[in-house]
Amino acid sequence: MTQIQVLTDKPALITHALDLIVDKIHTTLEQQAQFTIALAGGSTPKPLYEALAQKSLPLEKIHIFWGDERYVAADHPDSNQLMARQAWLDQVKFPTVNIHPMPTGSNDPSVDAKTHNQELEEFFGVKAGEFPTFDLILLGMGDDGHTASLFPQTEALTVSDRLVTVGNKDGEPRLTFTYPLINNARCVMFLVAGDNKRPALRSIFSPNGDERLYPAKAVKPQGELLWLLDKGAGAELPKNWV
Ligand SMILES: O=C1O[C@H](COP(=O)(O)O)[C@@H](O)[C@H](O)[C@H]1O
Repeated sequence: MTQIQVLTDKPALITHALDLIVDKIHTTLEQQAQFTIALAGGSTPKPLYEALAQKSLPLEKIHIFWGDERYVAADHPDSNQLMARQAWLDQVKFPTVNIHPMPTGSNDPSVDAKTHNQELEEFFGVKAGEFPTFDLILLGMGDDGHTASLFPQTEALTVSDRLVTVGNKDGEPRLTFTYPLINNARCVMFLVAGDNKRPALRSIFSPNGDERLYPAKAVKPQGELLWLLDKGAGAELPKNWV
């Protein structure tokens, strides 16, 4: 099931995402022992993480992952992990074992991708070649249509035999979830704000849009797909384009 919701502005988008996520955590935990969420990087989700830090949540039952990571040290200003830690995770009493960052310390991104692949398999108890199901994967979208670190016309878009691979942002390596892992999620929630995202969204929701040029278009999870947009991003989307 795909839903697109266009909110008045970015604060409204964040408030709506916050309500949905908190509700999802509580309803999921009525039926299972833990809630698994993969966080997005970029600028859009930061206020969401700050708002999550103000909520009283059953932290011991929530496991935190990242859908992509820049290939930098964990204390580097570009680190997605650092942003989420500063905005949310370090502000509350998350058990350390519930936080599962992508490793970036081996000097070889493909080694770190493999290590994290194995960590995910062990955590979810799946065999090599099987894809676990995240309860929620948060994603952003760049104005070039990339999502996670799946960039236009890069090799990472073709990887289907692993959970984590090496992405390529203008020649710089990043670590990223692969499409089959993202698409196996119970729910994928995009958070997209700003006028600069409009052209890419137009192609993504057009029947003729090319997935190699606009990687976010290939996100089609088995579960729910929610596109939360602010007016700047979503103003021109015709209702019949989904
Ligand atoms: O590079 C990244 O940016 C995208 C989109 O970010 P935004 O700043 O436009 O919100 C994000 O999805 C990705 O995780 C991040 O690494």
